[in-house]
Amino acid sequence: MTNPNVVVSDTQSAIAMALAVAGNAYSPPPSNSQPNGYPYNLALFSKSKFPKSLETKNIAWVEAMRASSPTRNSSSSEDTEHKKAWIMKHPSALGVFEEIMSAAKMKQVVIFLDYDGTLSPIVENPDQAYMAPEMREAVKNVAKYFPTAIVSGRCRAKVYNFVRLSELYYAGSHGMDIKGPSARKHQKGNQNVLCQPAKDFLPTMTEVYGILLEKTKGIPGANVENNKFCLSVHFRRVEEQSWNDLADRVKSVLKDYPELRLTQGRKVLEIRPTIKWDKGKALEFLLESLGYANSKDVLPIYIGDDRTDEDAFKVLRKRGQGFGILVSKIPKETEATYSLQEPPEASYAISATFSGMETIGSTQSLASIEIECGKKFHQEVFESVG
Ligand SMILES: O=P(O)(O)OC[C@H]1O[C@H](O[C@H]2O[C@H](CO)[C@@H](O)[C@H](O)[C@H]2O)[C@H](O)[C@@H](O)[C@@H]1O
Repeated sequence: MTNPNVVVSDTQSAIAMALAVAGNAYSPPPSNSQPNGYPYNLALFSKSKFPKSLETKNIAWVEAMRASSPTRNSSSSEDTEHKKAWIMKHPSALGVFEEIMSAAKMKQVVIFLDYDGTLSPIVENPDQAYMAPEMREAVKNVAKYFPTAIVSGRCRAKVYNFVRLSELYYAGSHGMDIKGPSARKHQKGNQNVLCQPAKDFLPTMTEVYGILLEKTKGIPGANVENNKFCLSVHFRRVEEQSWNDLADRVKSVLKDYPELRLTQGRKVLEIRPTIKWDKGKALEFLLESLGYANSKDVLPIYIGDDRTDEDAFKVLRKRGQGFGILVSKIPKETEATYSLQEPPEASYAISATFSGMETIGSTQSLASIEIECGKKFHQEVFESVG
């Protein structure tokens, strides 16, 4: 279904164009936001504020849908050269591992991991995106040393069911549902919830989920996933000739919900609240919760594969701290510093970080003290919350 000859730079502009017409260009007035971008008052939105540009040509949408998860490399010499140049700009994290480890000395490393396409391979059925046992082991080990967070578009409960490590932080719904580790403390109910900036949107999301199920049921292969604060309409298994129709149906639903916006992931249309909150904000929130808001002694490492991870890469660039690592087999426009080709490489890199730290810990006494302090601090912060 995917056109293997699609040119990457065209792909990126198609996505950018489609996102622009879809409402990404629309942001609520900053004066209405609460501190930290916390929930907007739903009453502030009216139909008249809905971007007219949403009616813009569907061609851009279908192009973007086609390009949203290109899987094959072209072997033309031009593309090979392009790939070489891209790798020079975003070297493999495995190739520069020593550099990363040396930057980590005397710093508190904090690990952020996307789920789909990073910890698990991209598969046809979203319910079967399992993590390899080696990956789980690698994540479990790295979390013994460093605060480790999973930052995913999926709802928190679902991503937790795949990962099943209670010692981690989880930021589900693209960072709109953050919770600290439950392993260290027994708590009832949802006392542990640290941050749900889109909480007020929950009834709307539930309502729209029902409408989308109804609207898309005539399209074979379409699958609507309820990710709590975000709804995912998958088209990986929809015939390409029906993509236009699917996009139209989704957009027609959104016309009645100006407080929601439409974005795209890998063969998925995503509907989410129009609040200024994304994976980058989630990263900042977690660093702040850990006591590293303005610290020079922290080294965040974020590994992700998707457009939504770019928000986190951007935050790291802006902070001038840590490393963004993009998991991708093909060159993509990215704010990440380094790259990895696919999830098994990410697993290897995570294991190497953990082993590297064991070595640093045994040879650099100050570094190991620093790591211990960080570990203790991150336990204390989350034990004191709730
Ligand atoms: O932020 P992430 O953890 O990467 O989640 C993004 C979306 O991932 C899932 O969809 C993607 O992976 C599926 C399984 O491999 C694949 O079938 C689908 O085409 C991809 O878009 C998940 O199902 C979505 O809800 C997430 O938003």
